[in-house]
Amino acid sequence: MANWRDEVLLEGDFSIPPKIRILFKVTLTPLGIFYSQISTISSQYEEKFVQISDVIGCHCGSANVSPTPRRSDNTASFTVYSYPFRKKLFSGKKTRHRVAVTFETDQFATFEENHIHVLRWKNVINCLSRGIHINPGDVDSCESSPMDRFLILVNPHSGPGRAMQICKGEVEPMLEEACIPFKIIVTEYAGHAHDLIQNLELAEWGAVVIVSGDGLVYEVFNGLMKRADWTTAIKKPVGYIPGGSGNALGCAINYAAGEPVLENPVLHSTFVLIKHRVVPMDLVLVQTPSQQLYSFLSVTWGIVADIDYESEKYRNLGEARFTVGAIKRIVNLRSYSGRLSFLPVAEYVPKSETAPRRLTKVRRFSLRSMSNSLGSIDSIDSRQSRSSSVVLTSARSLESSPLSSDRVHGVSAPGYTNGGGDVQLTINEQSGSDSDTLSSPSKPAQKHSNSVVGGGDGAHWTPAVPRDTATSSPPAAVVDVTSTTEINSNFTQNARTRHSPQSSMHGPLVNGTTPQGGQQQHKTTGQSDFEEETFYADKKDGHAVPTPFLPPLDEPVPDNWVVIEGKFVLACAIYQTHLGSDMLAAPSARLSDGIIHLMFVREGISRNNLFNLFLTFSEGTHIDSPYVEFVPVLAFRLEPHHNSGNIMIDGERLDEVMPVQGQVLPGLARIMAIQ
Ligand SMILES: Nc1ncnc2c1ncn2[C@@H]1O[C@H](COP(=O)(O)OP(=O)(O)OP(=O)(O)O)[C@@H](O)[C@H]1O
Repeated sequence: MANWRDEVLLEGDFSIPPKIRILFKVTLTPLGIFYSQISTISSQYEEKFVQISDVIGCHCGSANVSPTPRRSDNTASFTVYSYPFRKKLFSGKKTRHRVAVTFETDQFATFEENHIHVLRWKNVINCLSRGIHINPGDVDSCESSPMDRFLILVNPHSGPGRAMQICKGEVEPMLEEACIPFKIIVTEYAGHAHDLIQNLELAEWGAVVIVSGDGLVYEVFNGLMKRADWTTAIKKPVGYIPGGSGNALGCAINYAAGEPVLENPVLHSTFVLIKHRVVPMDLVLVQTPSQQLYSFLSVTWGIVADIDYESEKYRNLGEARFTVGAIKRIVNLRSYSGRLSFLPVAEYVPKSETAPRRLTKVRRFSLRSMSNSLGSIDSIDSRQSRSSSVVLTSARSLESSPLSSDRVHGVSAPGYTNGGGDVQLTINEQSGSDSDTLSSPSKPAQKHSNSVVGGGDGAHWTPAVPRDTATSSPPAAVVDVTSTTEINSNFTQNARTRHSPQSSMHGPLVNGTTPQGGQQQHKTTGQSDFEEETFYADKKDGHAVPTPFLPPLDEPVPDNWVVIEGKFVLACAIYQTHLGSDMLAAPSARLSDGIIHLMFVREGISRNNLFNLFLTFSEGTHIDSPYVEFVPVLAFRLEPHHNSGNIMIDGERLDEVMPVQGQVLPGLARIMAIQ
């Protein structure tokens, strides 16, 4: 029997074809549909259960299109479509499979009366399956409103060329079961989705859904960001069904939802698409000397980029192309010299350093709309000649480090070990807001942490500004609490209040202007073991996206960045968990953690160790390897010394190897996902 602690919404007797002479007692609660055969003798029948969280939709049968056989001509029916997990017989792996159960009744004299009866069930089930809470008193008034139309973009040439087949054969039938209207547009040329999105009447569509590889996702996000109304356009929910060869975003979405990544990815992605919530997702603004673009996945250099690009010719192998490419590249192992610079979230602890460190600093970045901004920001902004404003809040926490996992809005995220010590970084997620935050304790603050680590190796790339000039340049958007006096000349009236006595957790504000024209607001508090710095930037339609962390590419990075000079086997800036279905590259990444997960391997790893490292990518245990450095950062810069190899942005190759830098835009985009 149903758990009577659940609210009973509807109850009735139905038959379940093909056993049309047997009656079942059916009970609907917010949890699901419980049904068991009505016993005419004393024997007990097993109760069956359709869980609402597995249900994607419910349809009523019409008079002519009811299942056969039917109990009578007056019979009306409803069919529930659900996708529960089932263990595979041999592998034991759990995957979803389709179950359609039809309930029919002829308890009333006419078909019309029976139809009205089943319509009630259909409406309540559809509302529940869409996450709408229904009280017993609402059952009669409950009506499932029509869903907004999805615009589905299909790239017929992605991956092995099966995207259209996938869309027609697997996605369409499930959308129809879920009563979701849609229109399919097949892209006709590279760049078509980008052009289309730039001019699309977005209000006509509930969501833009991509059936393709990661290339079309890149086109859609960049198309949205090129619009004059980009702050609203980028909030259009974007859904994704894997149709290419990489499909990293699909893996990340399914992984975040707790759905299988490898098994039947199209079915699981379509299930997530239908049951989705609109979830914020980080983008990264990437700059090269000639362009600025928006990346949702990664910037890769070294062996990971080489494999991605060089395995293009095996694209008809699907995802297996990466395995073939990896073996080839490991045999012909190359390393690349260059300079990797980054603004770490916490203080950078090199992997070679094994001694534990105390954590003292956390940097966070938050983007918000002007309408959500504090009043003070408007006044700050009015003093600015630039379109973007940046506000820094630095608050000392009373907690002592290291921190364990934290919870914000009921979402917990795993800890994160930075370097060789016992340093824990905790990621907080704030779904649905414009601002996404993270926090991490770090080692004691260094006033000038811009350190060149490792030795030069005969660099051929000549930066516009020599290194020694770079190290003496002032900090940009991030200012250590201890070093604020360095930029006092830029401070406004409020700055002078920062030495006021403090009696509460949040101290006085210190507002300032960064060398890039952004602004800083500085809060300090009493005694603590670590401090938090939060940077706010405001986004405005018709204005450029704020880039408070990025100095011009031909200028040195600020003093509080870390600079590593040397030879690398790989360097990847990653913002999603996966770079491919068998590459759990950044296991601790979250869709909107506000972090760029910077991974690099320096020269010196043997082919054997590198091969073993690649084997551990699928489980994400490579992060424990002594060869892999993993650093959470807010911004990075990559300056290759030679023009050889490849730089890939979201799986697309840059025309040539050149300096690249990027900054996280926390939670800027909206993705259809389940968290
Ligand atoms: N009709 C088309 N003809 C040719 N190219 C297209 C067409 N539509 C889209 N493209 C381009 O195809 C490129 C590759 O597409 P996509 O990324 O979807 O597939 P993939 O490369 O197989 O997948 P992945 O990026 O996951 O490896 C994209 O850069 C996209 O711009």
